[in-house]
Amino acid sequence: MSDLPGVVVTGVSGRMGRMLVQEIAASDKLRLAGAIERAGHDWVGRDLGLAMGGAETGVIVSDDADEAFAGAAVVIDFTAPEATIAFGALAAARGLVHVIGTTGFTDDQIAALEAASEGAVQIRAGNMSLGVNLLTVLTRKVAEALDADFDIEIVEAHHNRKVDAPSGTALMLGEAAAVGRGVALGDVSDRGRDGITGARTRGDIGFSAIRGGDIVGEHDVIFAGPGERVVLRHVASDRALFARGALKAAAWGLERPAGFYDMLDVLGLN
Ligand SMILES: NC(=O)C1=CN([C@@H]2O[C@H](COP(=O)(O)OP(=O)(O)OC[C@H]3O[C@@H](n4cnc5c(N)ncnc54)[C@H](OP(=O)(O)O)[C@@H]3O)[C@@H](O)[C@H]2O)C=CC1
Ligand SMILES: O=C(O)C1=N[C@H](C(=O)O)C[C@H](O)C1
Repeated sequence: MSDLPGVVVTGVSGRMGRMLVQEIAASDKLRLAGAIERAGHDWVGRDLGLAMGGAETGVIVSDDADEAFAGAAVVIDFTAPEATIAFGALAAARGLVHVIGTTGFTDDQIAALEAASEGAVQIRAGNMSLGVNLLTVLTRKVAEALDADFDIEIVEAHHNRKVDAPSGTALMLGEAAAVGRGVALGDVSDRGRDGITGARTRGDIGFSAIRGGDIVGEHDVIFAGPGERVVLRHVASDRALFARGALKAAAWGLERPAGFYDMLDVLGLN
């Protein structure tokens, strides 16, 4: 076994879980130390490589996160909010690096994660790609430069299996726009119009979500003003992008003290 820092991948059979396994196998900085699925999943107890339809890896898929975390330095977690809260507490108890890609948290769940970040190096972002994180910086700057004569609308598109809306990325972009405007997103957010909605409220930040097919992830930030429009766009065409970002965050986190970080910290964009 190599002496590289060990990573546990949670939700390993998921779209991102599988991507992460492939990217870790190709990494010269990290090694796969464990793979977690929920109790009752038919991969539990099987060799991960064989379960994925490839060669044996020697890593057996487990439903015991605490036991798997005992042999690791890093947890990479793209699962679901309730699962991530539970993994966050376990990661904090063991002082691990917890890279969180999961989206769709409530405010209370975010508060629980923030509490857990006192014991872990917690790196959380609704999008792990360089391009989207750069887009948040550009969005903040454009929102700073344009006044409320420019209506801000965020339009996102994802595959038909996605369960949360607006996407974590859309919320990151909305937050960046609100910071640029000097307002609280919660005060100006307009999520979901239907029926006789009345005219748009000046200063609102609107969100729209498209779900269809196998769209990996697309985000537009539209600044619609009198006689002109500025559109900032990011298109992800390969999920491996997010997995590579998560591995970068993991390696970066190994050198940091416990606390909360985001991808702007990892990428040096803060
Ligand atoms: N930050 C980023 O860059 C990105 C974030 N994401 C986010 O990552 C999350 C996962 O996305 P995706 O991979 O497409 O989703 P999937 O549904 O394909 O995968 C989620 C996996 O987590 C598993 N899981 C859920 N609950 C538990 C649990 N309690 N214990 C163990 N495993 C569990 C699921 O198992 P089961 O099927 O049995 O429920 C499934 O295998 C979403 O929130 C998505 O928005 C996605 C891409 C990029
Ligand atoms: O669920 C997805 O697929 C994605 N989720 C993230 C989000 O909610 O923004 C990131 C990416 O867009 C893909």
